[in-house]
Amino acid sequence: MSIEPVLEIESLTLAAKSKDILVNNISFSLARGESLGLVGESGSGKSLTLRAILGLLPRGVEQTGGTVRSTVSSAMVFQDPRGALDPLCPVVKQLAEVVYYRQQVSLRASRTIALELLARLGLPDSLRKTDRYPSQLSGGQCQRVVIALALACKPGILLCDEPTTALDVTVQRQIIDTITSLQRELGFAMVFVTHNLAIAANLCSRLYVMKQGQIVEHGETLNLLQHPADPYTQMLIDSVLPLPELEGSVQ
Ligand SMILES: Nc1ncnc2c1ncn2[C@@H]1O[C@H](COP(=O)(O)OP(=O)(O)OP(=O)(O)O)[C@@H](O)[C@H]1O
Repeated sequence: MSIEPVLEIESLTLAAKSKDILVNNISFSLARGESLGLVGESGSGKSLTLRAILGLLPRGVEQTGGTVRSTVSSAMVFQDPRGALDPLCPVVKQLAEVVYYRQQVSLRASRTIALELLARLGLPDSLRKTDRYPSQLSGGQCQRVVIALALACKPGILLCDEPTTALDVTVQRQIIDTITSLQRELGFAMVFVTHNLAIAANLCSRLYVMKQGQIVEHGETLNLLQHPADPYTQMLIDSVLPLPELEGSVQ
């Protein structure tokens, strides 16, 4: 992997209009093609960090310090796939529109590219041939469409905000495998936000642990999980429920 950074965040601070600090002085960089995980409890500032990278902070939050520098474009896969889709527009049309505007191709070509993208994401022919609305798709299928929407922007960085949290474990696994193979094929870098340390360990070469808006620890994934230095990281690891001993448990 090249060490050329595509993203550099330095001393980023985000605050609410009430002046409460929500993300406090965080720094990290991301190399081309690299996957970096942001883990930590709910409300620790992971999603806001992604939104700052995207340049799309929610109303009521502003950047009060630091810099976000990127040499490539970013696209985001949101946590709630249904909420990220327009319920009144067929999915193929939604995707074709993004292709049309972002790739600057003809209307006809945009539909062809949209259909190819959906095929690449493993969506069945029936869905691609008949224009279906988001309500006619399963949660996993909606998430695949949302990933296709992000990839239609040809991003250098894919920002993933817990993209599998709302899905059952088998679909979670399929989506993670799809993202991994697309990353290998297309070479985008990734910032992956998750509560799930197993997913982070499988996907990311480095982890940043966030607590109350700050980075408490970071490091190479396996090393950090095997030798956590901060008690908070240890607590996150301890809170993963182990599978009970299965061998010999059947009476
Ligand atoms: N628009 C907003 N206005 C004010 N405060 C906000 C706004 N959006 C988020 N916050 C606050 O910022 C903090 C960080 O939120 P953020 O969504 O980044 O957390 P998170 O780590 O992604 O949590 P989760 O894992 O539950 O999604 C929280 O305390 C949240 O209440």
